Amino acid sequence: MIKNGLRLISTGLTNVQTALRGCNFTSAKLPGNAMPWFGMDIGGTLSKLVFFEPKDSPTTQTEDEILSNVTQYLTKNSAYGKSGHRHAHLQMDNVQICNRLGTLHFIRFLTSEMNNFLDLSKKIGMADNVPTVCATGGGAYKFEDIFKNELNLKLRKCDELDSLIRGLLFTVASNNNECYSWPQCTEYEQCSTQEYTFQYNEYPFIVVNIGSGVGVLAVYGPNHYKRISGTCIGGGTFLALCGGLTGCDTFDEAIELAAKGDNLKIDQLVQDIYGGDYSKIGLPGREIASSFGKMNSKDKWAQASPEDVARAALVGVTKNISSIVRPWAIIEKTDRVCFVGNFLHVNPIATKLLSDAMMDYGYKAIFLNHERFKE
Ligand SMILES: Nc1ncnc2c1ncn2[C@@H]1O[C@H](COP(=O)(O)OP(=O)(O)O)[C@@H](O)[C@H]1O
Ligand SMILES: CC(C)(COP(=O)(O)O)[C@@H](O)C(=O)NCCC(=O)O
Repeated sequence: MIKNGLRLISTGLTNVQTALRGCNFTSAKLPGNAMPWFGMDIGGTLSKLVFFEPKDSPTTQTEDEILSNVTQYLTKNSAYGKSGHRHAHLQMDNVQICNRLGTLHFIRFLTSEMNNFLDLSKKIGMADNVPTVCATGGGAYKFEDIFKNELNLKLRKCDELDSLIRGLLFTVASNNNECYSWPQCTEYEQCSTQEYTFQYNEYPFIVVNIGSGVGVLAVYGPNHYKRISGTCIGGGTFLALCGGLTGCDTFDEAIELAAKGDNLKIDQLVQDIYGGDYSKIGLPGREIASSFGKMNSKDKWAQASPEDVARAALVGVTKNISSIVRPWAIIEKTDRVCFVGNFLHVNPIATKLLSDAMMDYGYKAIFLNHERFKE
């Protein structure tokens, strides 16, 4: 999500704001029409909360009072507990939703800390002001009863993949300069990303959502898509492997370690097996033959640095995703693959690897600025 400003999409962004957009609001369908409007994306790892703050004139004094309370509370980072964070730089101003003009605020916290969020929401009497919250992600189902029983808050559930596609199209259409890509260059540290004009209204294209797990979708039109593939080796896998193998505690720490590491000390290359290239089938010697393949003894683990291990975990998860995606670009006859999800947050190593893997086969890897933000 993620340097000059997503699930959130973080990430996230895409799902985050889609919890608002994804419900396909018409004025008539708005939850009580009353402000404020919230949307949640409760994922396997992260919960994303989006809050629409209207900036046009409030219609009633009550709305004005509620809004000022909620805004004061929600725009303070300290309000979300240890894992919570408001992405001030992801904020989208002058957004029009259902004839109201305002600002979208983006907040996230660990889904595993949902109890803290429920406690806080109880404390501020969230349900007194907001009877219904639009919610997407698996947690909209899993936590539905808890929200109802503990907060008296109704979750209006929206499908996460519908929301993802709507949110993606909305974000790209609303923000000029939203998309970027990597140029052809060897190392990510030695080149910079470039703005990319994504013709999002030309179909088909592929969307790869890298969250806890990974979903691959083919998009045929604004309201027409299909989930074509997926893998259980995703962002959650990277986070868990890094935590277990290096002792790091957060995603940002894992990424920092990986940035200093060298996966070639951990992975087994084709040349480690062949002594050079495997020319007959066109496999270069520098290609990874086996992720973590060098780590086949206790001694080797004892000597491995956390940085190298973190880098190998990041490279292994990312390369596996690109291997799954590539055949689908051929099947769906498109050369454009848009990668989203919070795994890409502060993660130039992964975006560059994905881009190289797509470029090798003549495909374009497209990313969203909202998905790479670093404050
Ligand atoms: N602050 C963070 N805390 C935990 N995971 C993070 C964080 N930032 C990025 N991530 C990565 O993003 C993944 C979750 O991505 P996301 O798109 O939010 O999926 P989900 O909806 O399944 O939670 C995590 O598994 C992790 O790899
Ligand atoms: C189950 C999910 C849709 C949940 O979405 P997430 O919270 O990971 O964003 C996703 O993790 C997924 O598609 N997993 C891969 C399952 C598979 O195809 O193997």
